Amino acid sequence: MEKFFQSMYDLIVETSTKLPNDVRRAIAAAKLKENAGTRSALSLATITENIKMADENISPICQDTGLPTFKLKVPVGANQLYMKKEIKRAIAQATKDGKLRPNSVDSLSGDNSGDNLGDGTPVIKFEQWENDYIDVRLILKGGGCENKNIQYSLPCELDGIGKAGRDLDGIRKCIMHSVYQAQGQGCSAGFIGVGIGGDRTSGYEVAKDQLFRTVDDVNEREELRQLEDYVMKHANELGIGTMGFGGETTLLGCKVGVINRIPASFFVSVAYNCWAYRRLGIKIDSASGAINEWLYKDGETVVFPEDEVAATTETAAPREIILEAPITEEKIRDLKVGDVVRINGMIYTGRDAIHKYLSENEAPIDLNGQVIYHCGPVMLKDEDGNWHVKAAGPTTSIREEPYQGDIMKRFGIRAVIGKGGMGPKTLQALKEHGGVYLNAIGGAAQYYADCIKSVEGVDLMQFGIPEAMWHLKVEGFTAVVTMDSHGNSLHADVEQSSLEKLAQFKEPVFK
Ligand SMILES: O=C(O)C[C@H](O)C(=O)O
Ligand code: SF4
Repeated sequence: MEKFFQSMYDLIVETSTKLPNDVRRAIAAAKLKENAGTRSALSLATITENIKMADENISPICQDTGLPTFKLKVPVGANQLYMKKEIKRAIAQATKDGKLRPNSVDSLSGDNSGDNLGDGTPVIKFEQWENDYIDVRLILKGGGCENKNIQYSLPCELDGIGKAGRDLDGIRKCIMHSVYQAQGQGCSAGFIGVGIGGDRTSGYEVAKDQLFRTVDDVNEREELRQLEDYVMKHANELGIGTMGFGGETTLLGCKVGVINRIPASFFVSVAYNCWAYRRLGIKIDSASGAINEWLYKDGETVVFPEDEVAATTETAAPREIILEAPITEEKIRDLKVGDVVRINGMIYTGRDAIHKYLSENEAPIDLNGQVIYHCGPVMLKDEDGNWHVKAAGPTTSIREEPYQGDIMKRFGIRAVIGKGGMGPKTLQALKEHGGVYLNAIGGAAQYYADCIKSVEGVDLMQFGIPEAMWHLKVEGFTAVVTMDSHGNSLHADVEQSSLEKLAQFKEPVFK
């Protein structure tokens, strides 16, 4: 097993940096469906450009490299303790090399372990089998899409789609609702794995296991095959679109599994995965530990065509406005939902820990007229002590909803960049104070890292790399105005229209 460590390291790096072929094919097909020049088409173009950049740079597709989850099938007698130790060592090495973001955080103190190791991280699950080789699968599922997982206990009453009973049609309603409730926050277009039955734990297990099926896999059970087909056809009619911008493609895959339940319980568990659907597998020689075969890499690799990305588009109808901090209130009030902005100059990262901190303390720098970026980057320090950005896409903004408005007003912040949109409290503050919300393309961590020309400083490092306040100098950093100072919110509009569309699926389909 002398090659086992290297095999694990290669699996981790490959999973973080190279999207599987079946996922690439699904994204390429979605791209063909969007009308040129729309916000969804531009987002998909940025996404495919980002996938190419991750390939070339061998760097994380998305900065949130998730909770690494390994599933191993091993011959009887294989040394699981050794494998566990080597997997952990490979995780720590990949983190050190900037292929994974340090993502393991003490739940009470907030301390980041720095190497992705800690209680419960990574997740490693073993199963024995009769074969003589080892099968290892790895999924790196990020936090934003994990937060959009949902579990239904039937019967229940659902917004828009009504009563869901304990039958196939009730399950159908739950699945349609799960796509609606995710909106763009899990970086749609997404993939869902659904688990029917079990208890609250095993139901989610089944749901997550479905994410290891290939996108084109056909369900062996006829009624579940029909259900999967139905969801694929109709979920896209909700019109949520890429990043929740509205559009033709909301869902790229739906796989459903079922296990028995006990009479009183009837759970439908849905695991939502963003477009950055990072899962790969390998078959390993159980004597040497060497890789014999890669999984999820069959079929032709999709080469995405060169095309316009948000930063360079000329066909797009929206206005393009250059922003450079400090930004005046007048300039902000001129911005409207739908405008595309390009930011040059300084932006400052701030996510969960920073927002809580700023709500209780003074800011470490003058934020008047400045831009806050909801982002937890992957950073590496060189031998001279200089920091470099390895991946830096936006994080889900709605988590900052309790703080954002007050912080903007108190410190004079004029713009926040994030993804997935924010709620009524922030919208009201944007109006009162003269602020704007800018939606960047979620998961496009290479694309945005490339816009960052230098790291000018960092504050509040005690919160760990992803949570610190990084001072970044950017050029041509592109985002879309989705909430403006006139009370308009694209997110509220898409949520409302998709809720109305959801109501169209109220009538029974599976009797
Ligand atoms: O943690 C992050 O950087 C992003 C997260 O996965 C999210 O989608 O909000
Ligand atoms: S930022 Fe988006 S693409 Fe990245 S892990 Fe979170 S949900 Fe997925």
